[in-house]
Amino acid sequence: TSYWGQGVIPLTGPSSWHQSFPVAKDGSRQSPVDIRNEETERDPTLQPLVLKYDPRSSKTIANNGHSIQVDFDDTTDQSVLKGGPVTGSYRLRQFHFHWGSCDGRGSEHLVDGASFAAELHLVHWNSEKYADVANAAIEPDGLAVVGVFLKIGAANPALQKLLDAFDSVQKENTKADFKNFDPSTLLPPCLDFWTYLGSLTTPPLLESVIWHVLKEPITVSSGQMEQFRSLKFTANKPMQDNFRPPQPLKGRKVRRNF
Ligand SMILES: NS(=O)(=O)c1ccc(S(=O)(=O)NCc2cccs2)s1
Ligand SMILES: [Zn+2]
Repeated sequence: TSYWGQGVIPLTGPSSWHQSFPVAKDGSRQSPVDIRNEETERDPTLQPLVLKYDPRSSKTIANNGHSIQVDFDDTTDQSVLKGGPVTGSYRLRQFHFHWGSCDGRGSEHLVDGASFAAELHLVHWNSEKYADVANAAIEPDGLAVVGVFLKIGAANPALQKLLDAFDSVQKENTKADFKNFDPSTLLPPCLDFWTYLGSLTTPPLLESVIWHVLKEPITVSSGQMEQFRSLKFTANKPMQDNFRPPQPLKGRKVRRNF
């Protein structure tokens, strides 16, 4: 299935997802959202975010037809998220990106209405309470996703290591080995975050994600963004604009730890 309107069926973009996934419209905690910083609440009880990643757990890089994704061995607690709003430990499963057809758009979350060129999502699941990601993904506290904004600026050497692997995954549904990659090289020095209860931003849009959106972006150059757009969606279309627009807060409070 091509989620992003690149398929032959005319109506497959985010605006038609509600036909197969009613939660897209009826849900109470859909993602992404526009983070209006003035309306967020500073919560001094939030613990610091602790991300402990082991490069030995990285496995493969894949073009899954709607994003580029690096998968991790999540059979043990090698790479985990702790702290922030969550109790317990969430195991890193994968990371992937969302980006635009031009540098002026591409992120899923917005900050005071502003988009970034891209957004990195590091997906973790609650390995203390659930057996695997599929079981966790249907629970309100099952997933913890860290969102990192990519802002146009200097070329990012850590990102370049990833981009250099893109040649082997240009086509949809291709996969290649991607060992010894340390995802902490993609994090900004400061882990200040906004947090709120939300959902997956792609079908099945499950309302099982505790979101942690980092305040500080990492940089990406325009040339590096072009390399993301050299990847292919289904039907050989350039992979781009694979972001969902912001969804209503429906009374939710976004907290910050800074
Ligand atoms: N853009 S995002 O970070 O909100 C994601 C969308 C989908 C994600 S997943 O690959 O982890 N699937 C989750 C599932 C596993 C099993 C059934 S659903 S993460
Ligand atoms: Zn995502």
